[in-house]
Amino acid sequence: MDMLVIRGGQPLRGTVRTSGAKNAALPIMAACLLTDGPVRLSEVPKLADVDSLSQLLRLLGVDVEATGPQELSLRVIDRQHFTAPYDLVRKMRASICVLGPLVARRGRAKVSLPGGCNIGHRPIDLHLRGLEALGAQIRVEGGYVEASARRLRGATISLAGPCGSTVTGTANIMAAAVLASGVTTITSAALEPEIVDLAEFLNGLGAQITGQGTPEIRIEGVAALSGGKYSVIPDRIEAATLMIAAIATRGEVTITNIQPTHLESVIHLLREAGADIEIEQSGEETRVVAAGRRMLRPIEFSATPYPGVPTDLQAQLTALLTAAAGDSTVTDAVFPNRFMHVSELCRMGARIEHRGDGVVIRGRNRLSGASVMASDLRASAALAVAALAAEGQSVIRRVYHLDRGYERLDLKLQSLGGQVERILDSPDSIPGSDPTAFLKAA
Ligand SMILES: CC(=O)N[C@H]1[C@@H](OP(=O)(O)OP(=O)(O)OC[C@H]2O[C@@H](n3ccc(=O)[nH]c3=O)[C@H](O)[C@@H]2O)O[C@H](CO)[C@@H](O)[C@@H]1O
Ligand SMILES: C=C(OP(=O)(O)O)C(=O)O
Repeated sequence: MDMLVIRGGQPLRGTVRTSGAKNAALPIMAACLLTDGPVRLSEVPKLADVDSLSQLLRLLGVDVEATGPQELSLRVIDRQHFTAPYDLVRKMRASICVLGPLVARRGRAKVSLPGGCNIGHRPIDLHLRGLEALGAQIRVEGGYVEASARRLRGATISLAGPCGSTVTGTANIMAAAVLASGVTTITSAALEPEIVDLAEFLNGLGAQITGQGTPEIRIEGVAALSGGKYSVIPDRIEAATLMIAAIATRGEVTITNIQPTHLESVIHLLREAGADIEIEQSGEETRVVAAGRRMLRPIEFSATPYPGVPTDLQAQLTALLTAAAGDSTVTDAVFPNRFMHVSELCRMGARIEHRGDGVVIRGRNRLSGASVMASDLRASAALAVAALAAEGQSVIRRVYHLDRGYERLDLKLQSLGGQVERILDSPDSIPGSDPTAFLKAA
């Protein structure tokens, strides 16, 4: 198990390119089950989650091949299988996205209840209700969802949940409805750019989807989809994490392959806190320059569904605000208990208190390096941000969480001058932390 050793205090400087979006690439890969035609995807990030989903798709009869550094070619070669086993599905949430396409195309699916980040209660009731409305028979038994249908039929489906819509639920129902007979209308659909990307991808294969990016998506069912080519959108969460790291270290970083319109609420929030964010256009290329030139102002925010500040950035922003000139307040309306990073940030000297539904971050604090443990994907990114800004050395364990969703963040940070080293999880290999060093020195 790898770990990161980070020596903080070095302002990040330079230019870095964002990879393709994990949360767009994964449902798009799953949707390839809907067609027999070959699909070629570019800007697919190299991530543990992409590997896990590739393995799952292979089990389901898809030939998945890397055709370039960020390119995958996918083609269904065997349509007999319909089981997504626990061992693969437990590793990531997005594996539930095979459920809709399997029932729609193969008439049958048996999918283990999904895993993913441990960030609070993550039911899939809305996915199941949506598929039932499309005519699927559903039962949940022994930790598996079993679904069957001769042919799905269009329906009007509300995906309103207690905390807004559901992102992977919208992806699942939209993908399933593409091959249903008649028209499906999804109300209270998720607005996230990753949903728009999935819809654009499916339309490129011949689907008839309109309204993506609005709360009402209309899908006119078609008999079959073709193959095609598609390029995945840039990862807005990775881009913003890099911006936050630049600001936290009082550096200046230019980010390329970025879609600033996907980050409006975040850019607004960072500017409100006093960070300098410039959006530059040079010909076809958009670049964002993020810099931290002064002490940040404290702010108050709540993570909410798109176009709000994403819950997937809440932890990184919490880490950033430990250095603000006063107390900031943070709540998370999407996953109200997503604060596992707080106790680890406190090991680094952060003063964060749970209050009411959220946390209060006591500012004016220079963090100090410490040994910490990543509990989930974005918590590990928050710890990396904190370690880069802290005085001294930090060791972040369990970075396999980070590798699920960031394409070699350690190398990207190194390229910006960050003192980041990836080493194997052995106490002897941590510089300065060999527990027997005193014996060797004697
Ligand atoms: C692979 C992927 O794209 N993951 C993202 C996706 O997760 P994911 O799609 O799992 O998150 P959802 O949008 O489904 O969850 C949003 C809220 O709805 C609730 N809910 C969800 C489904 C359901 O059937 N019933 C229900 O009540 C959840 O408990 C949560 O409170 O969106 C989250 C919210 O932006 C992000 O943090 C994840 O990174
Ligand atoms: C929570 C996340 O991923 P997943 O939904 O796959 O757990 C995330 O990307 O921050």
